[in-house]
Amino acid sequence: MSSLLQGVNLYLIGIMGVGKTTVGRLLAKELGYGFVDTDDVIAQATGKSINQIFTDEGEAGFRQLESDVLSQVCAFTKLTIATGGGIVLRRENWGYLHHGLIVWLDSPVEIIYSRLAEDTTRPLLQDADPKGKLRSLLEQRTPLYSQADLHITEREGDTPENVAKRVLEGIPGILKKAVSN
Ligand SMILES: Nc1ncnc2c1ncn2[C@@H]1O[C@H](COP(=O)(O)OP(=O)(O)OP(=O)(O)O)[C@@H](O)[C@H]1O
Ligand SMILES: O=C(O)C1=C[C@@H](O)[C@@H](O)[C@H](O)C1
Ligand SMILES: [Mg+2]
Repeated sequence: MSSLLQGVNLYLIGIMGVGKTTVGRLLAKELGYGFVDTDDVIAQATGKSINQIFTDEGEAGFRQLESDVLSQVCAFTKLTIATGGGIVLRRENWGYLHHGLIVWLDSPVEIIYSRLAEDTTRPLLQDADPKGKLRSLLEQRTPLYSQADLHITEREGDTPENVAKRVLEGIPGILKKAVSN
């Protein structure tokens, strides 16, 4: 598979909690690729948590840092990149994402909510109605996530390993499409 990809980066997009970081690590290992998580790079570079950045600089400040990191990461090859859930919001980010193959990891809101119910690290979910917030974010972003090259929907009982396997199985099909376009 890695010879088929020829070093082209894989970008994982999707709503928070869908498994971009978890599945991204597995994919990198399987492909012999490096792994980058844009949220982690931002936290390391600023020395602050994502929550703290949202508090200090607002969502707009965070989005600028996110675009800066993405613009730098896309200069490298042989990477699997787990992005933040909102990376799709800025038009300029799509220019960077399209340097590689874009995979949308998708999952029902109920599953995501059950995973993140106790989580306090996602500032956008610190809401009186976190499930409603997730639903509205997903509704608002679905037209954007849909621009990915590959759409993988988590099935009942799918482990992160299963999801990674289905991503790998989907890659030859999208490479073929890219060549014939
Ligand atoms: N297929 C899965 N089955 C069970 N648990 C999962 C699965 N995928 C991810 N998880 C768990 O869900 C939680 C959220 O996953 P993860 O942090 O990878 O999501 P994310 O998409 O990177 O979120 P964010 O956009 O906020 O960074 C983690 O605790 C992870 O272990
Ligand atoms: O969906 C979002 O907008 C976010 C998702 C996380 O990955 C972080 O990037 C941050 O919490 C914002
Ligand atoms: Mg993540």
